[in-house]
Amino acid sequence: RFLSTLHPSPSDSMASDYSSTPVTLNNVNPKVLKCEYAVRGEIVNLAQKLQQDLKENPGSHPFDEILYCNIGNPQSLAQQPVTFFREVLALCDHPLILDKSETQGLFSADSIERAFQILDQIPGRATGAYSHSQGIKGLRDTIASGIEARDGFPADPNDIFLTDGASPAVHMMMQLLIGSENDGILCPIPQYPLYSASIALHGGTLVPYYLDEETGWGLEVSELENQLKTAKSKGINVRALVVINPGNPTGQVLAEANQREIVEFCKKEGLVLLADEVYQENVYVPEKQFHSFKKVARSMGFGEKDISLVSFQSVSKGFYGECGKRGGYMEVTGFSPEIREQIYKVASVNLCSNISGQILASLVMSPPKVGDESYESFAAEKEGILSSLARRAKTLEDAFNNLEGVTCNKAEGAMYLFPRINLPGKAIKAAEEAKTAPDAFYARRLLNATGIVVVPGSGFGQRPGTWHFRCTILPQEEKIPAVVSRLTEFHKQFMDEFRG
Ligand SMILES: Cc1ncc(COP(=O)(O)O)c(CN[C@@H]2CONC2=O)c1O
Repeated sequence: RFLSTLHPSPSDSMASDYSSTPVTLNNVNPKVLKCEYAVRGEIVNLAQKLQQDLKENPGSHPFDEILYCNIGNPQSLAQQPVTFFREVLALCDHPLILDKSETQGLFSADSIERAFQILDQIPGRATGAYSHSQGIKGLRDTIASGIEARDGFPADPNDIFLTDGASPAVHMMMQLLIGSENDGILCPIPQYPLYSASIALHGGTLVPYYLDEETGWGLEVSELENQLKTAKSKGINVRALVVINPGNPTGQVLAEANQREIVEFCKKEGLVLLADEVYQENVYVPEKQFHSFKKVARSMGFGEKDISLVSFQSVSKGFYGECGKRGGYMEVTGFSPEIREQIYKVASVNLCSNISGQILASLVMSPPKVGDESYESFAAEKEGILSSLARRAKTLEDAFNNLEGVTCNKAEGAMYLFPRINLPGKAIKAAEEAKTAPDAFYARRLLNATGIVVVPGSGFGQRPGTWHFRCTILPQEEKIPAVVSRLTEFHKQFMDEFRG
């Protein structure tokens, strides 16, 4: 019923127009039906409808704009791209600019130099041509050097697969690892629903391990062991462990000692470690630092033959937020040559990732250095964005913790807060009557009252009986006070309505 108000089903006469179409809900791939991705789910669909209402009928809702706090999409909320990155991209995409005399006055010397260097790595300087299926070798050389500089351990360019964002890299690994529903993937709960969606699409089994909200979303190895044992007792062959660090939606940054335990666990149990590190530049608390799992494993003396590790990186996050450019990579280590061939074969089916995304991934991993003309301005842009994100995270964390019945762990990193809301029984009952999950009921009421779009915790998974929602820390800093006041006022009214 609810969905029908969103997508008015064709009128009866129109409905029959589809009855003879070859694809129906009865014969479409059931794995597609099982797949869900709440980050762009029903609440967002409703928000888009309300946005259209506001456009067609200004004043038709008790707010004048929709605030999309559902997706980690910084530049959709006015975050500016990094100047150096865009200068290099522009010059690479239209090399003729490099030959013009006025270019020297419009672009920094190091952007021009970097563009020449990149173009010399592309056969025929043709950014419009297909590249090697793992990506342009020269760019992979640059990325490998960047990984080495970050970790202090060698990285092989031939281990790097440049992809259209981290998402397709995750799908590729699920495609490689999942042969049937007997193949299980250990995933954190709450998790970023790319993982549950990809496992569903590939017909595998998600094996949950619960992060501990009481200890700041701690990842206990005992929980991993228990869940692995339970899965095995059900005949599930667990293939891999997904770790998202810094965490989405939970925002925790793992302690290095905890990471060592996780590496030991994967080695002992023969699991592929899928390390999602797309928020590696998003750490906001001084007591935590990002350590790649590659660095942790190598520092433990574990090399190629000891652990199979896939590290995912993206240009969508950090301080760059270039989501739409679709850039990223996976660094694949610890697989035999014949398996590497299979991974390459899967990558080759898609020919190659887009070249702008490839260039951007190399810039992210090899930014301006001290002494480069762009370094000062680059460092200022980076610091400005990251310090603002840290302030916004703290402001929203405090605001959530000031709400009746709400507790919210600190966002140590990433781009989200995941507050827990203890909903009164009357609200739970009202949600049941509305045939919706309690947290989705709250999120929908919030949207209708304030225009603020959050994602119900149900979309990420949560311990049974607990309710959460995910809110990004991305609205422009000057809008945060309005977000807090609208949210606070709504929450008080909601609790007054359903308290007791
Ligand atoms: C943990 C994690 N991994 C991978 C991705 C995919 O990134 P690409 O853009 O490189 O494919 C995201 C995107 N974050 C989603 C998108 O916005 N909000 C989110 O939760 C993510 O949060």
